[in-house]
Amino acid sequence: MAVSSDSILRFHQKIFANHPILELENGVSRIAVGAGGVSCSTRKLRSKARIGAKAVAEARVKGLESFKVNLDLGLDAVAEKELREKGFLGMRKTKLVCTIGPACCSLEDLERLARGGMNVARLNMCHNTKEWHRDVIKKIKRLNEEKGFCVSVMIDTEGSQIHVVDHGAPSSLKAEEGSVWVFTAQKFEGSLPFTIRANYEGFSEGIMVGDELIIDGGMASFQVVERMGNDLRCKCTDPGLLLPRAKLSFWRDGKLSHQGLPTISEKDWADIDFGISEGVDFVAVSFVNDAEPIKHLKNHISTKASRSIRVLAKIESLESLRKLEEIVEASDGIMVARGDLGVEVPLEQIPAVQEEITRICRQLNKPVIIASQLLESMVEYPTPTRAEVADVSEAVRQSADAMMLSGESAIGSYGEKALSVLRMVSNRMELQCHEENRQNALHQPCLGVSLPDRISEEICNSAVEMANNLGIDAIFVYTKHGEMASLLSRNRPNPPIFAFTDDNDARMALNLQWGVIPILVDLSDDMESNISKTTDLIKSKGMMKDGSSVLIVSDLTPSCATRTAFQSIQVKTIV
Ligand SMILES: Nc1ncnc2c1ncn2[C@@H]1O[C@H](COP(=O)(O)OP(=O)(O)O)[C@@H](O)[C@H]1O
Ligand SMILES: C=C(OP(=O)(O)O)C(=O)O
Ligand SMILES: [K+]
Ligand SMILES: [Mg+2]
Repeated sequence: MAVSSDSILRFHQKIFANHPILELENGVSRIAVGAGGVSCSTRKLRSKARIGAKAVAEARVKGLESFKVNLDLGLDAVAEKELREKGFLGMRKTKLVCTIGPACCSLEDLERLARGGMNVARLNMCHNTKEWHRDVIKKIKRLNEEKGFCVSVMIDTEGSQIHVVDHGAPSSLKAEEGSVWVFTAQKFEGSLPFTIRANYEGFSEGIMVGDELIIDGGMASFQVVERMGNDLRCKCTDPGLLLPRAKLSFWRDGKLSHQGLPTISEKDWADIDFGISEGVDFVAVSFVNDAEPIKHLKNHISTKASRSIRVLAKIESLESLRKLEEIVEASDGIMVARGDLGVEVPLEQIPAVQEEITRICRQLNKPVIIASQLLESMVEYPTPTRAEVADVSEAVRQSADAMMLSGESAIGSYGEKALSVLRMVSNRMELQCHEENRQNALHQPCLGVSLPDRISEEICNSAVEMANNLGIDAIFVYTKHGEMASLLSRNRPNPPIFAFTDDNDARMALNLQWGVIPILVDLSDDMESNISKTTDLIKSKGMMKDGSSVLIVSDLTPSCATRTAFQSIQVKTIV
C-alpha cells in the first residue's frame, strides 16, 4: 500500500470494537485497527476478508512536512517529533533495524524508513555489489546530514556459508520426492536440468555417500547417493522448494558434517575493509563459533580504522551456544540470527534459546538484536499474522534492545508498514511493561571489577530506581563513550534516557541501546554549564513543559584521578 502525502487512508478491516491490537500512526492522526479477520486463518481467506470488510477508519496522513531539522540541538528529527507528540514517557524504547535491499534503496525509500523509526540500516554483504552498498551508505549519510536523521549503518558479513548460485530457474524450483539432482561447483553455460551450482569450490569436501543435504534448514532434503569427482548426485527424500540462493548444509548422524571453514573469509575481510573505508558504525559477523574471530576483528579495526566501529556477533550455530558467554563478553553486541540458528537447533528450542541469549546480554550489558522472520508474511501481505505480532510482542517483553526486519524491508512490498507494525507493537508492550513495573523485578548481578567501575554501575542502578520511584519524566546523562548511558539502559528504566555526548561514534553506537536517545553536543568540563545549556535548549524548543522532572546523571572525567568526584545524581524540576 503506497501512502502518499496528505492522502486519505481507508482501512478495510473488521473491527472488534474494544480490542484494538495495532495502532497505525501517520503524522497527527491515529487509526485504531482491530483484530480483523481473526476467524480467517489462511492467507487466502485473510485477503478475502480484507477486501470484503467495510471501511471503518479514515485518517488524513501527514507526510514529511512536519519534520524539522534540528541540527543545533543534535537531537534527531524522529526523536524530536516523537517527543513533541507523545511526551517523554511515550517515547519508543525498542530500537529498529531494517535490512536494505532492492525494495527500499532509493533516497525516498530510505527517508521513509528513517522517518518510520529505523535506527540502524543493515547491509547484508551476501547480496549485491560493493557499488550498490556504497551508494546506499552514501544516501543514508546524506539523509542524516541534510534532514537531521540519526541512522547508523551496519554491514553483515557473508561468512563461509554454502549456498546455491544457480539452479536454472529465475525464482523457486520444486524438488519432487525421489528426483535425482547433481550439485556441482563447476561453472556452466545456460542451465542444465536437475543441476544446481554451489558458490564454494570445496563444498563437497569430506562429504560421503549417505550424508543428508538439507536445503534452507528444512525446505527440502536430499540424500547423497554418489560422488562424481567433486560433484554430488543426490536424491530428494523430502520434497520442497529450492529458492535462488538457498543455503546448503550437510548432516551425518544428526551432526553437521562441514566444519573448519573460517568464520571470516577472504571476501569478508575485503567487505570489512570496505565498511571501514565507507565509515560504517557496526560490523555484524556471521557464524561466530567462539570469541577468537571477534577479538581478531576488533584488533584489526583498532589498527586500521580511525574511528570506533562496534563489532556484533551473530549467534546462529550450535557451537556458538556452547561458547555464548565468551562471545558476548568479547563483542560489542549480539544478534540472535534465528534464521540459521533454526537450521542447527530444533525449532521448538528457539524461543527458549532467544530468551537465554537476551538474558545473558542484559547481564553482561551488551545490546541484543532479535532477527529473522519477525513479520515474514509481510514480505507478501500488508498485514502480519497474529502469531507474528505475538512473536514481536514477546521480544519486546523480554526487553531486547532491538528488532530487525530482513526480507520484509529488503524485498517486500510493505517494508514501511512492517516497520510501523514493529513500532506500534513495541509501544504497546512497553507501556504494558511500564504499567506492571516489570523492570523493577529484574535485578542484575554486579558487572564492574575496579572500584570506579563499580561506582558507575551503582550510580546507574540507584539512579534508575530513583527515577522509577519518583515518577521522573526523563533521565539525562552526560557521557563520553556511552558507558554510563548503557549502564542506565541495562536497568530498563520507565523514563527515556537522553544521552548527551560529544563523541559521534558513541552517539551512533548508542542507537542500538534500549531506551537511549543519543544526542550530539559540545560538552565542557563544567557540568553545571552542560546541564543548563542542554535543558535550556530542549526547553526553548518547546519540548519540555514547565514542571517536568529530570534526573541527571553525569560522568565526565576531566582527570582520571578525580573521576569519582564528577559522578553525580541530581533531580531537577524544570521551571
Ligand atoms: N542488498 C541486497 N540486494 C539484493 N537482495 C537483497 C539484498 N539484501 C537482502 N536481499 C534479499 O532479501 C532477502 C532477505 O534478506 P536477508 O535476511 O538479509 O538475507 P538472507 O535471506 O540471504 O539471509 C534475501 O534473501 C535477498 O533475497
Ligand atoms: C540474520 C541472519 O543471518 P543472514 O540473514 O545473514 O543469514 C539469520 O540467519 O537469521
Ligand atoms: K549475512
Ligand atoms: Mg544467517
